[in-house]
Amino acid sequence: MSIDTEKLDLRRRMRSLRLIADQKHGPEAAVALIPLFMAQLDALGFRAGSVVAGYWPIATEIDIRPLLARLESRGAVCALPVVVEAGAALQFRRWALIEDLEDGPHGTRQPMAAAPIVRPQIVLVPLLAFDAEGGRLGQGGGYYDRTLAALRADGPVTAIGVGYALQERAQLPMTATDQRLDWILTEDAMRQVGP
Ligand SMILES: Nc1nc2c(c(=O)[nH]1)N(C=O)[C@@H](CNc1ccc(C(=O)N[C@@H](CCC(=O)O)C(=O)O)cc1)CN2
Ligand SMILES: Nc1ncnc2c1ncn2[C@@H]1O[C@H](COP(=O)(O)OP(=O)(O)OP(=O)(O)O)[C@@H](O)[C@H]1O
Repeated sequence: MSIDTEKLDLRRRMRSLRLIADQKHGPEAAVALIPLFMAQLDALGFRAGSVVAGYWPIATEIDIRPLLARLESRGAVCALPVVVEAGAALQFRRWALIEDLEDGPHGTRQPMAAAPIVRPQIVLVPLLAFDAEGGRLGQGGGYYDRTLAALRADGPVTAIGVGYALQERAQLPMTATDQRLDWILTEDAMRQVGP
């Protein structure tokens, strides 16, 4: 099987698996993320004014909005990704949780065009699957790979993959452009990962 076919097949199976976790304990898992993340604020170098990029969950992605709300109350500047064009890196625009959003592609919601562009120090990355070495399988657009590559070329950034514990795989197929995650956050634990 080619690596692309392998990823395609794994995406399909991971979508069904993620649905099970989401239906079983989606809301509890969303809340469980909060203390696990807050315990690592110092290790992450977080301070009031730090820019944290989240995502607006689509389909059965784990819901990080309760975590973003807590971080905002601690002084974080929150941001959400904006798809500029297919094949390009994502942009991040500032988003206070009380502010309106507009529809983006693939069922995403994104900050209004007037919201300022910001550079996040911490990026919460959505995923279909992850492994213990920071490998990640996303939706297949390559958006986060291009985005993390661009951010890393420009200075320090911490990429935290967020998902349900059952989204962990033994070893994901990786290609040259795949960007690794620095941390993994699930409803069970938050841990540093790497090759
Ligand atoms: N919540 C969220 N926001 C995000 C992403 C993401 O993965 N999740 N993206 C990451 O790149 C970017 C948007 N790109 C995307 C590219 C493809 C699909 C996609 O194929 N979605 C499926 C339905 C989702 C599912 O069933 O899991 C589809 O449209 O068929 C989604 C988003 C930026 N914002
Ligand atoms: N830095 C990059 N520059 C150019 N193309 C890239 C880069 N990173 C990834 N790509 C391309 O994007 C496509 C999709 O990559 P991949 O299958 O790894 O997506 P993904 O990480 O699962 O998706 P996403 O990040 O959007 O959730 C591939 O064809 C890959 O070659």
